[in-house]
Amino acid sequence: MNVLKKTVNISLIQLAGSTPDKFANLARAESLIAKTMEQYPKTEVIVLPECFNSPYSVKLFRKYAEPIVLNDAKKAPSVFKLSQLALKHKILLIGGSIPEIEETTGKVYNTSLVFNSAGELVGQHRKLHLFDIDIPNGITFKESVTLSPGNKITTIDNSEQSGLKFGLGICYDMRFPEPAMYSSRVEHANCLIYPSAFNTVTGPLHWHLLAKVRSMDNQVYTILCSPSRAAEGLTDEFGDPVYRAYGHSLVVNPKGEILVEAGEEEEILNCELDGSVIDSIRQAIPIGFQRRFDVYEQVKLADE
Ligand SMILES: NC(=O)CC(=O)C(=O)O
Repeated sequence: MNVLKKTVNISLIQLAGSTPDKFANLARAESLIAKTMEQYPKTEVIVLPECFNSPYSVKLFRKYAEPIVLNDAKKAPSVFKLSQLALKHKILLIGGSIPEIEETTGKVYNTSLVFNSAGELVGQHRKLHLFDIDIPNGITFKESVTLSPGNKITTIDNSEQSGLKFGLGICYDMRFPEPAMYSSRVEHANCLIYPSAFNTVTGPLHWHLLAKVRSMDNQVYTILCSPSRAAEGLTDEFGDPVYRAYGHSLVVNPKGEILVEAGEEEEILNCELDGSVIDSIRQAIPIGFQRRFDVYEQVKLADE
């Protein structure tokens, strides 16, 4: 079933990598959203990148974290700002992600918040799969040093307003086909959206492949929104190298074709998602009806 019965105009903002000043990062997002609406006034949906308000650093997530409380600019300035901006511009705002602190437990999450055109929080996703990798001579990153994982698959239904029903994941989540398939095939999402921040090692290896394969497997749109690439050689307050995001935000259609793609600098992308493309590819290559769960329903991919 495809609930996308019209076209949706969507913009992705490949924001400059976050500075140590949270309020400057929020102001930057605000001004780029205003610029997007000037340049592309038909925009109905805007997507921001992963950790757009904070440096992407395990040593810093807790310092930048805020609770998810509404209408409290002091306690939760990013939450407040995202809600205001969605309302002001009358858009569905997929607010990248921010470090979240759960006040009752003290746990920190990497969380994406979604606000509708009335400024209401209509969904949130805590990064389900933490980015813990160790590539010799490449990159070592262990989000689990500071972050706790979420524990649910998120599908958000905004089909009444924008036409979008989308599976929401954050960055490393895109490497796992199961939640994408659940959102697309069980919950009938027409789009998969991943605020992300791959890097200069894993980006060239897997970024485009993953976007295409998620689209192809599920015959839906896939949207990856990254920060722009930080300059080489920058260090943070601990003297650690600043994380260098890959950039290359993009939109892939349900056939697996890239519709728009950014470079490495700060950039705004805009395109239309067309529901009829989902119908036509599903008719032409009907894998949705050809699955052999009778043969492979028992298959469980064991963890190594
Ligand atoms: N930053 C991430 O969560 C994921 C990533 O960079 C990768 O999977 O590669």
